[in-house]
Amino acid sequence: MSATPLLELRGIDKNFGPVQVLRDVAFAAHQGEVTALVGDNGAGKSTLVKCISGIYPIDGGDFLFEGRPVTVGSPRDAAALGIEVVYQDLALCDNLDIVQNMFLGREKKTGLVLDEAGMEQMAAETLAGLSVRTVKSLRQLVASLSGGQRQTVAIAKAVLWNSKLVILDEPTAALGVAQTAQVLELVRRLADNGLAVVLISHNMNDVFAVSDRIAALYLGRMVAQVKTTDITHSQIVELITAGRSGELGLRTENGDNGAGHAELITPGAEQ
Ligand SMILES: Nc1ncnc2c1ncn2[C@@H]1O[C@H](COP(=O)(O)OP(=O)(O)OP(=O)(O)O)[C@@H](O)[C@H]1O
Repeated sequence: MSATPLLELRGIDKNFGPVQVLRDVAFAAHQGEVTALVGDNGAGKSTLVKCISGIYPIDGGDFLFEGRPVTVGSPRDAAALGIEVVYQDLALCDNLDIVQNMFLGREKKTGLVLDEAGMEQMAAETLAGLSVRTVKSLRQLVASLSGGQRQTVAIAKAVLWNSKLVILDEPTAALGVAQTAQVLELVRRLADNGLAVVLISHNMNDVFAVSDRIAALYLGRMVAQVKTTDITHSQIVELITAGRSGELGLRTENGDNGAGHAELITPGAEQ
């Protein structure tokens, strides 16, 4: 793991009019790691992701990418840095095949003509690189795929574009047991291939199965960002539901792993 986080946010504030939705949020995501972003409904996970992906401008704080301060003012800026988000509703087109979906809006052309063979080859290489073998034909319509296969295609689409940071919004929410396992394996493989992965999930089994670190938001504040091995299931549930852990034996990582003050845990931090 490199010492400098790929993404580091410090002191992020986000307001919607008078409503303060994110307050002084620190967050870090490292290459080669899965960082789970957890929090109750309304804690601010989606808002934070929309700030990272350039949909919402931040009102304050620092946004560092590869150790450098950057301004992300639009989804285009985020994409140029290599940030991709895979949303739960997937935004795949049922009436298009896998290759068409993966290249939708960014089609490869030779002159004015679509480079179908080139796109098919790139799609095949991307899926092979992710060890995806469950898809029979790349020319299959997305409508005919299972939920797990759709997730796989959506994730492969995100990594096709030299992405460095992939944010997955509840990728297993609509899946059964076997498909969930497949998608979690794929999430792990993305990180093992060197990407920084942020996994938003309400499912603590998934979080503990696949993440290296857990970042917990509570009412717009980041109340913890710790190594998964340093926290228990019940501690994380307490952080999510009460913003603090009753068992204060949590080992903080503050500053000891190069992540600076993004690695904080402030049980009961109320101002
Ligand atoms: N555009 C907006 N205008 C005003 N308030 C908003 C807006 N978007 C979100 N909020 C508020 O910000 C808070 C955080 O919402 P957000 O959707 O980020 O939470 P979340 O953690 O993603 O929740 P969930 O798990 O339910 O998706 C909520 O109180 C929500 O009502």
